[in-house]
Amino acid sequence: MAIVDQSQAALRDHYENIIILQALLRNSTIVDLPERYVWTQALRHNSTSSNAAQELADLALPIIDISCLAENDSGDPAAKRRVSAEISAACEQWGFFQIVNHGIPKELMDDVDVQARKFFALPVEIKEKAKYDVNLKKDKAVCGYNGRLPRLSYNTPWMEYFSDRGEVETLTRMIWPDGNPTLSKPLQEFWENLHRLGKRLLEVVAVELGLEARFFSQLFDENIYHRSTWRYNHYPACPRPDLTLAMGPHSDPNLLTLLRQDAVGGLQVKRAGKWVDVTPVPGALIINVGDALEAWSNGRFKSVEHRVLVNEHRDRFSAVYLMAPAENQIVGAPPQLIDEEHPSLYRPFLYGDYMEHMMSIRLAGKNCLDYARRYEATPQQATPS
Ligand SMILES: O=C(O)CCC(=O)C(=O)O
Ligand SMILES: [Fe+2]
Repeated sequence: MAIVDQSQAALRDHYENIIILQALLRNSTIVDLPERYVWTQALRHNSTSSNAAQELADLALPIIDISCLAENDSGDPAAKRRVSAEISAACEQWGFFQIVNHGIPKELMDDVDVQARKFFALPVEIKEKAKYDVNLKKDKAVCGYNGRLPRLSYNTPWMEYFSDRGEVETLTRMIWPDGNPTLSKPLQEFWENLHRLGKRLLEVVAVELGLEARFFSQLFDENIYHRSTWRYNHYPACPRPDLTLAMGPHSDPNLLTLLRQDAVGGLQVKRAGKWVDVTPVPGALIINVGDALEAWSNGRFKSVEHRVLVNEHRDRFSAVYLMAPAENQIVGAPPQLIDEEHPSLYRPFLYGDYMEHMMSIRLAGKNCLDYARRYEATPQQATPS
């Protein structure tokens, strides 16, 4: 460790909040991060074992124009079939893709960006009024405002977030008892749009799998309880991007994830053992397959490991909607997807049990789905990677 000013060290220990840390680090000559933000060597982005993204710089995630799939659009059937097949191929080969012309108004997304930035710029003491007491609300363990993620991974990510499973207003009223519609309205509207779009995409992938169109989307109908979560993320600029990560390598446990990133970049997906940048595309949304969809599709669609790097000079913001079924929902490939050529890869499990398992092993690479893997079905996969 570098020689650290005693009073600043004491302050850091006291607050442990990412934003306070960022300010302290920016205004001092300290070059080391507090221990808890220093990631295990092998996970850092410049470690020799993982710094191979350059080799794949020419590879780019599929960018799919989905205008023909828009809600209430009669659309050209041939175009719809082509785009559906592109989505299906992207889910199989990448587990990740970007969509453009998805129908969510640009003005709404711009407003969300402005409001989320304004929220994160508030003093920590104000934001922390929207912090859930994790001891009291077990089911909301990772909801509310949080300046650090003590429960989700062993190394602490360089980020803060604002998240919940219900109305945005429930959270904003913890800070502004009379409400703050300038903030809550666009944020609410945005994730409701993502919810509708996600249902539409789930109908496309269900048909591509040869299932009834509403196989997945009905799990998210109105009045159906489900575990979907929205989250607004802020990854502050960091003086030591070589030591830490904004979010460590993980796959998403849920069914389908919809993500909006700003122009800064930093999200990477793992492909053939190498990290590939998810290059920001103006107005696009990033879609990725989660573990539950991989299991449900009997491994045809891939839930792929991804991570987020910090930027030395620029703060990054993202908004994510993680579509997840209810805890008591059984996740398991339907008989149509299992035959001699495609033996059952995962034993059926309750989504709630899977979440519990994920919380117990923490976000760590792509190992979570080993929980349900039948090794005997795939001799070539007998050794987890
Ligand atoms: O912020 C990002 O780009 C990715 C966030 C992410 O991977 C997640 O929330 O699961
Ligand atoms: Fe993720």
